[in-house]
Amino acid sequence: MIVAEHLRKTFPGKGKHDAPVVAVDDVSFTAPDGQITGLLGPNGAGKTTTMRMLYTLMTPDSGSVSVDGIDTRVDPGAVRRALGVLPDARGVYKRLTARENIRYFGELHGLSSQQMEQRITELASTLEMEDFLDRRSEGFSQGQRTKTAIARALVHSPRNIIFDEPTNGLDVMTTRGLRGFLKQLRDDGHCVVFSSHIMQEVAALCDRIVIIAHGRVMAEGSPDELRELAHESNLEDAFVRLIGSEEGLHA
Ligand SMILES: Nc1ncnc2c1ncn2[C@@H]1O[C@H](COP(=O)(O)OP(=O)(O)OP(=O)(O)O)[C@@H](O)[C@H]1O
Repeated sequence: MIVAEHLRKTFPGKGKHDAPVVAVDDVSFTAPDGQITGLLGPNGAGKTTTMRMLYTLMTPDSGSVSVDGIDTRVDPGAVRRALGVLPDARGVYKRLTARENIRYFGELHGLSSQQMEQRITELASTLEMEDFLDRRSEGFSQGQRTKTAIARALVHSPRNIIFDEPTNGLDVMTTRGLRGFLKQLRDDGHCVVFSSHIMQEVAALCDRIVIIAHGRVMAEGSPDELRELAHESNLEDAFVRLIGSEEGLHA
């Protein structure tokens, strides 16, 4: 389970007279185990910055994050071990094959060769990676890179999963496969958090939705709760009403 409490993050203005950018402003939410939690918001809403604080890449100016009850400030190493992360920059090593990319992360997590090969076989089959698993990743398509980065993130079977815009740039079939995969992880009891600016995506997948705009949580709840909150029977209309605009929320 991941709990974010009152997160705030500002960045200094780049120019001499530029005001600081408030990227995340008092963001709180809980992502329970066995559920898919979606962070939905338009470009620049603060989703990536929030996620970076969840997975310890950035330190909040204030507020806190805990993963399975461990505070990121107290034991960031334990938090990282409990997390599988697909960052916004996928960061796949070009000189390595997909298999070597996954193996490298497995080694960093201290898996034995036998555990690792078994896990790579499982992940490659689930994510349909067999035909490019042993190719050098230089020249991979966006989908192949994303799949490699996902497999790498999950090699140590983490309980909590954070995916930043996982379906960005993926074709329809790959997106369908990935949705099925996220549901399977949820059904196996994992805590799954992902971000998206696409309403339909979040509506199709999420048990809980956190709507973020201008660095703030505008609403949080199950799809039914959000419909009720906005007094709308259609989830898309509810999103638009809760966010105050439909700008930037479509594919
Ligand atoms: N390192 C940084 N330095 C300065 N400003 C930043 C930095 N990172 C993010 N920001 C600013 O913080 C705000 C939130 O950005 P963030 O990337 O978190 O949004 P997002 O919701 O993930 O957007 P997108 O959907 O476009 O990826 C934006 O105004 C962005 O320009």
